[in-house]
Amino acid sequence: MGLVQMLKSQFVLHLLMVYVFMASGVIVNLLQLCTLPLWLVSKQLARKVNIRLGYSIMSQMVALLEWWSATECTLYTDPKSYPLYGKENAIVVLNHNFEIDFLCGWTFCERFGVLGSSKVLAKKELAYVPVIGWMWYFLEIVFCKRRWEDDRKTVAESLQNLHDYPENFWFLLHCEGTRFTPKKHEISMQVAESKGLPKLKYHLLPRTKGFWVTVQNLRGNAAAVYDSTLNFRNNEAPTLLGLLNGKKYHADLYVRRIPLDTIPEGEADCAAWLHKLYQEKDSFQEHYAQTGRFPGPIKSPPRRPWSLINWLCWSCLLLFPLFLLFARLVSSGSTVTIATTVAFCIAVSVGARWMIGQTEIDRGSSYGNKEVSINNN
Ligand SMILES: CC/C=C\C/C=C\C/C=C\C/C=C\C/C=C\C/C=C\CCC(=O)SCCNC(=O)CCNC(=O)[C@H](O)C(C)(C)COP(=O)(O)OP(=O)(O)OC[C@H]1O[C@@H](n2cnc3c(N)ncnc32)[C@H](O)[C@@H]1OP(=O)(O)O
Ligand SMILES: CCCCCCCC/C=C\CCCCCCCC(=O)OC[C@@H](O)COP(=O)(O)O
Repeated sequence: MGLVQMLKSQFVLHLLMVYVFMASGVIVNLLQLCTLPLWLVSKQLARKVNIRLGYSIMSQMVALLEWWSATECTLYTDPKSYPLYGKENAIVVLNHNFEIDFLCGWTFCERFGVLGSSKVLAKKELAYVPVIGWMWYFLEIVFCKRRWEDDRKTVAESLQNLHDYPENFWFLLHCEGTRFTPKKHEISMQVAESKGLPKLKYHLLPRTKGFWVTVQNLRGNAAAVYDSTLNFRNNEAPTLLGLLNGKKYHADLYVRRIPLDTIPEGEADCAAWLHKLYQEKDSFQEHYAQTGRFPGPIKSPPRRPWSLINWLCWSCLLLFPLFLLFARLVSSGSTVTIATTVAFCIAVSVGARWMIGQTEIDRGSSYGNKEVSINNN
């Protein structure tokens, strides 16, 4: 292990990084709260301010991936579609197998200049995650309870609100609805069988209702669906803790641009279209497993310096007073103050560990894990 790698694996450095992320995150959340009156005066200005504030949080995690761990992200895509990325609104359909797939998504958003405005159909539980979930509230993220009876109206309404959104956005949909586990896969393939659908090897059976409602409500607003398939070299299972320890991964993303007006309007036809898409995605993953690459040419956008600059600015701003405080604390010699500070540090690390836990598949939800009564009618 080299010296730099050894440094990157030091817990005390992780603690400092977590401190910068959490402290800057709370400051940004408070600034976002201050924009509430602005929504009444100028909704578009409030949105633009929040896009930049959100960028300031999300890009720190992107910097962790791009600059701290130096993870490489390769894009396989058609060179004719490439110039449109970041220049139009799009619905992104992505497989959900990896603990850091959200972060790879953010990285591509950053490289195409749409990070602050990126959107997702996210499970409601994520709205309560400190910093990220609170930030999402101001970025008009669409939340769902994963109960169609409850979601059909709220999701459609939230999507309609995006019609006058002032900047280009990508709306991410993990149609599988939950992350891949062998048990969830087995159960969803029983559902596939009962519906007479071909089995998938690398994906769960997609839930089609969210996709249909998204396409219907973003017609005339989004130009295309970006069918995106992600995998990692050498069968790696990347983790957020791995990134924090400075581990370098290599992500490969295959993106096909599909014009939105080619997608069927009716619910049943749209669902059949999505099932076919997932069969194709499965064949791309098979190709990857066999050859170690996706089909088509590589056209990768380079990483940009902004995420690193933002991260360094926050670090300078927040670490300097921390060190001053620390020096005063040690010189004061007060046991009570020192004990309070230590307790505070422990609380922050426990909180951060809980947040990191939200990304871990082993701690994932039981959604899609329960045997379903299969009705063939
Ligand atoms: C150039 C570069 C391009 C790309 C770069 C890549 C990405 C960048 C883009 C943007 C980045 C932005 C943000 C990223 C940041 C963070 C994101 C992180 C995570 C958040 C993600 C999540 O939270 S995923 C979970 C929430 N989302 C979803 O669930 C979406 C999918 N789900 C749906 O659409 C659902 O339909 C629903 C949620 C709307 C409703 O849920 P419900 O459970 O009620 O579903 P259904 O009604 O659909 O289910 C019943 C039907 O399903 C059948 N069934 C039953 N059991 C199963 C089973 N085990 N598997 C499959 N199907 C099952 C059942 O038979 C019913 O069938 P019907 O025929 O009646 O439909
Ligand atoms: C710059 C240094 C920063 C270090 C500190 C990092 C601390 C922040 C840690 C985590 C931020 C939380 C991000 C949450 C995003 C999780 C997205 C996700 O993948 O959700 C899972 C959901 O789709 C499906 O859930 P289930 O599979 O059904 O369960």
